Amino acid sequence: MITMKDIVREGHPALTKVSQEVDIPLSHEDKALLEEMIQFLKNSQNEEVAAKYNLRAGVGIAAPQLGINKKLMAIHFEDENGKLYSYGLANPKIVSHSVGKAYLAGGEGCLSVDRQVEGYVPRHARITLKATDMDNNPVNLRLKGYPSIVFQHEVDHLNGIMFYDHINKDDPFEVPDNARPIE
Ligand SMILES: Cc1nc(NNC(=O)[C@H](CC2CCCC2)CN(O)CO)c(F)c(N2CCN3CCOC[C@@H]3C2)n1
Ligand code: NI
Repeated sequence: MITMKDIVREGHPALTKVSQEVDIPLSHEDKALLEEMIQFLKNSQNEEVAAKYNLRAGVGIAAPQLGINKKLMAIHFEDENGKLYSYGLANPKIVSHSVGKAYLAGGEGCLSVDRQVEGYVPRHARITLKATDMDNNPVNLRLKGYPSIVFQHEVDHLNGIMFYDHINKDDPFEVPDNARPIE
């Protein structure tokens, strides 16, 4: 099972590399990795398991965080309406996005960053994302709000971008015009 010791931390070169696309259909190895990544997220959201294995809670994880520079990412969370987002995705691509921006009012963190980094992380408010899922089916997702932010955080990892790269250095809490806070 994946635990925190498997997650590389900032300074590790895998986190700032652009990862490679994977072959479709997925190899058994890549599919198994996506399954393990989803299981990690479920474990991290389960109080008993997270306490037992000392897991930090996560709603998404990307393969570079495991030192693997492949375009593989996993997402597992329920939105405020209880809609479940649970995906193991290969070769995700943001094919279109809104002009408008959005940001998490509480800022962002990262399982690969062992420190608090203050500030708003401006992202696209709405995205259309294309990818291939674990069963080799094409996925076409239109996302807004909290889900849109989570998916963008993970896609960034596949391009070697960390959340703090988006924070305004001079004024971390500067709100870009036409940006909307997500509580
Ligand atoms: C927002 C949030 N970020 C948590 N952690 N950080 C992460 O997931 C990083 C990715 C997120 C950081 C900002 C956007 C994406 C991991 N990353 O670095 C991957 O690249 C959470 F854990 C969390 N939730 C809310 C839902 N809750 C359900 C019940 O279980 C606890 C869980 C806690 N919300
Ligand atoms: Ni992260």
